[in-house]
Amino acid sequence: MEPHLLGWNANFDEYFRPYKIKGLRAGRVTCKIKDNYLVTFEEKSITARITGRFRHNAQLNKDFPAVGDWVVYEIKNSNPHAFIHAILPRENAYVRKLPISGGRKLNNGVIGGGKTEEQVIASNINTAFIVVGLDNNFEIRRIERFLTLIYNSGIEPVVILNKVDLCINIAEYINQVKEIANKVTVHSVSAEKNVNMDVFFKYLMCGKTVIFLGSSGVGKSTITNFLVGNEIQKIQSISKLTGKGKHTTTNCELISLQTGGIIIDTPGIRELQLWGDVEILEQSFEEIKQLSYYCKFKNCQHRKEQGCAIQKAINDKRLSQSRVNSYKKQLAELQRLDTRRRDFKKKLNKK
Ligand SMILES: Nc1nc2c(ncn2[C@@H]2O[C@H](COP(=O)(O)OP(=O)(O)OP(=O)(O)O)[C@@H](O)[C@H]2O)c(=O)[nH]1
Ligand SMILES: [Zn+2]
Repeated sequence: MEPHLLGWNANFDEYFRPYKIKGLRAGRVTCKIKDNYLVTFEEKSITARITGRFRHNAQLNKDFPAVGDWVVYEIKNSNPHAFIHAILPRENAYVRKLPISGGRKLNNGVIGGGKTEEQVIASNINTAFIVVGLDNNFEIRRIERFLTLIYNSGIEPVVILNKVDLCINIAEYINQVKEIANKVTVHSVSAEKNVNMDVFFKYLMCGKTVIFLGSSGVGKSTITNFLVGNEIQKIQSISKLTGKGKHTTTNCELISLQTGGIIIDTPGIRELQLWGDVEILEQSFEEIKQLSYYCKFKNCQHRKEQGCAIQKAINDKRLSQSRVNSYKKQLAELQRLDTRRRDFKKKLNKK
C-alpha cells in the first residue's frame, strides 16, 4: 500500500523531513484506547505509546495523539511497542468541549459554569457528513449545531438527507437546509434502497478522510456498510490493542475503503450530540416536562397508563402525538448513547 492511501500528502512530507533524517518513522493513528495507540503505515500496524518526554511536554488533552493524526514514532528492538515522539501538525481537527470540572448549570439554554477543555475527537478530515433522516428525524436546529461545530473545526460540511424513500416533499427539506446554509452541498439519498448513493464516491477518493455525524437512527451505519460493502477492511481491530481476542467489539476505527477513501468512526463522534444531554431535552420539551408532573404515577411512561396527563393532553388536542413521539425518540436516543458512553468507559477502565 502506498502511504498516500492513508491520506499522507506533501505537507506531511514537509513536516516529517527533520524527523526522517533522524531515522524516525511516520504513521497514522487508527485507534486509541487510553494511553495505547495503534499506528498504521503501509498496511502494517504497530501498538505505540508516547515517550516520557512527550508526556512531560503535553499539557492539554489536545496535545495528545488522536485518531487520524500522523505521528512520528520509533521502534526499539527491545520493546514490544513503538514510541511516539511527536504529532505532525494537524490540517484540522474535529473537537468538542470536554467537561473537566462540575458546577455546570443551564441558564437560558446556555450551559455555563464548570470548566471545559477542548478534546480532539479525530483529525485530518476532508469532509464531515451531517446525516439527517427524512422520516421524523429532520430537525433544522440540530443541523445548525453540527454546522457550527464543523465550521469551527475547519472541515468541509456536506448535508446528507437519508431515507428519501420515505419522503415525498424532498425539495422542501432541501430548501430548509439551503435557508440556513446556502453554500453547503446537500444530497438526498437512500442507503437502504440504494438511491443516489454514488454521490459519496467523489468524497472518498484515494487518501480522502471523512466522518459521519448525526443522531442515532439516521442511517450512519447503513451508509457506512453500503460504502464498505462486503470487503470490509478495518485496518486493525481493537483486539490488537487490548490483546483480548478477536471478538472484542471495535471501539474506534479508521476504515479504509476499496476506493482508497477512509472513514473514521470513533465513539466520540457519535456521542457528540450528548453534550449537556438531559437539560437540553427538558428545555426543548418543556411543556411535556411540565405536564408529566400531573401524571398519576411518578415513573409514568406516558403510554396507556391510568391518569397520564400527557395522554389526556393529546386526547384534548392540547398536545400533538407527533411532538410526544419525538420526545420519546430523543429520550431513547440519549439513553442509548449514555449506555454506550458508559460501556466505553468500562472498557477503558478494564485496560
Ligand atoms: N427506509 C429507510 N430506512 C433506512 C435507510 N437507511 C437506514 N435505514 C434504517 O434506519 C435504521 C437506523 O439505521 P442505522 O444505520 O442503524 O442508524 P445509525 O445512524 O447508524 O444509528 P446509531 O448506530 O444508533 O448511531 C435502521 O433500521 C435502518 O435499516 C433508508 O435509506 N431508508
Ligand atoms: Zn404520563
